[in-house]
Amino acid sequence: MSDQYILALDQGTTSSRAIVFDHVGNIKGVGQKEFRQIFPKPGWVEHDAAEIWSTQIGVAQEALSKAGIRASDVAAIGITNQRETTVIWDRATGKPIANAIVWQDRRTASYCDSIREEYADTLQKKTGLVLDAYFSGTKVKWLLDNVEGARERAGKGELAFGTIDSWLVYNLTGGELHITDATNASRTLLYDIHTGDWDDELLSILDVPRSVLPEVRNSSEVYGKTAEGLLGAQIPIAGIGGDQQAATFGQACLERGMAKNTYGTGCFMLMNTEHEAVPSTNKLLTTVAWQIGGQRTYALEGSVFIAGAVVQWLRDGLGIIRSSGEVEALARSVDSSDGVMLVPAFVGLGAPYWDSYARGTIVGMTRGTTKAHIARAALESIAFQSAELLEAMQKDSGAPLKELRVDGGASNNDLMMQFQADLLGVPVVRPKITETTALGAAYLAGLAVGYWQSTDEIARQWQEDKRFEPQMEPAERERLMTRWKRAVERARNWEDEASAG
Ligand SMILES: Nc1ncnc2c1ncn2[C@@H]1O[C@H](COP(=O)(O)OP(=O)(O)O)[C@@H](O)[C@H]1O
Ligand SMILES: O=P(O)(O)OC[C@H](O)CO
Repeated sequence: MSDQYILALDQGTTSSRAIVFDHVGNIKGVGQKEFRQIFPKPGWVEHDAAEIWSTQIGVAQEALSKAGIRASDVAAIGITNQRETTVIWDRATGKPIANAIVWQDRRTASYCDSIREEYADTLQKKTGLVLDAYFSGTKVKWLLDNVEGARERAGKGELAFGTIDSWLVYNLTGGELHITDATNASRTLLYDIHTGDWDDELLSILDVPRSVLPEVRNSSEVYGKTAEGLLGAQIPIAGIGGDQQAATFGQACLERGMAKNTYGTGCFMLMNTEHEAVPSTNKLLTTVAWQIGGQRTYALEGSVFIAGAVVQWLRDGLGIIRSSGEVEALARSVDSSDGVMLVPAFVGLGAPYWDSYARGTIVGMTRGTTKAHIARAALESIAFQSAELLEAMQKDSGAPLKELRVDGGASNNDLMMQFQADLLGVPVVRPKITETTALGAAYLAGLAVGYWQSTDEIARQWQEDKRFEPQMEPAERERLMTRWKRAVERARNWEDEASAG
């Protein structure tokens, strides 16, 4: 097997990527292409599903050619994807009936408000999720209600719904398979994470017909093969996982209490709770981490919507840096943020607030405030938001964290990682391979075809690159967290409902 490779398809929010991995988890070739972000109205975010497919298959070919290998050298394909983003397509033609509605899209926020009192508890008990426009269910309903003739056609069985994993598998197999895996299903508000199946009560609350749903499968199994003529050989498709769950697997957080935080556009912290779906009393999500051999492993998740994106805002919105990498030097040019706090609630706040109506704010400025203080406050805001996730997580799980494994583009910022360790009072550890999302998908696929034998083998491949030890006094940590929470209060509930929903 050692002369063979695994191909991971990593379909993210802003780009489609493909990575070829070898047996020891080294990267042999990468293809990446950005695609269009469509903003038809304030608060709406769409993708062209056809473009997602064309860029994804294009980068898969590019990764193979960069690695200098042929499709017949690939033992299996693993798929990982931006989660919750919703596509509905025509089963006869394979064409989407509308643009995909992206996870960040807020168009169903007021609908969520309208059913919150009656149904939020039931939805949370069964799905582990908070009722929010973030998840797929209300997006499916919106498409069925707003695309002409869609509900009627769905009733006749003519339409298929899928998250991006389903859409890719459908296209990779030439329209043969309409499936998803348990991690992606667990982000829809339609799937009972305890029984492991779509649920009639949930379907009826959100008015979604069963006829549009994909079959839910394990995260690691051979589902089928790529269609003839697509890549040059028919490759088994053998792993599917939502990107944050795949990163948890790729970080080898395989035991109860192990956690990772991914610092990309947003921040997503997941803690493995093994086979217990731990309910949150602190507004976190309970979600499926992976399902292997019919057995579900669960995680507690905290989702922050704006993390690395605040650095993009410093670059594109304020113009005070030219590239994301410059932020560290600018922030280091001052000793502290000098009391300035920036709350990047640009699209509301996710966990633990779930406030669609919060908006960004900067407080504590004086005549002495410079762009360096703002840059430092922006970086610190990423760490403060993550610290709040960890606070909630430790309350829910009842277990103190031993270390936090980190990855994602913004985790390369040493200044921020040290501040993160200081605020958490827990060591922050960065692995050698930070492409953990794609690696996790590769592991899921490789396990299914015997390329890797066991999760123990995977855990042994994880290697530490850098460790940040907490250095801050607990009293100072306490003081800073209290000030942060005061700043958050000033950002909350700012936009009025009519213009936000
Ligand atoms: N040195 C850095 N310090 C802070 N943020 C950074 C740095 N380098 C990149 N970023 C941020 O990381 C994000 C990109 O990370 P990535 O993991 O590729 O995100 P995604 O998968 O969500 O597109 C961008 O938002 C960028 O602003
Ligand atoms: O595409 P990413 O990496 O920003 O991840 C998006 C998440 O899956 C949304 O839940």
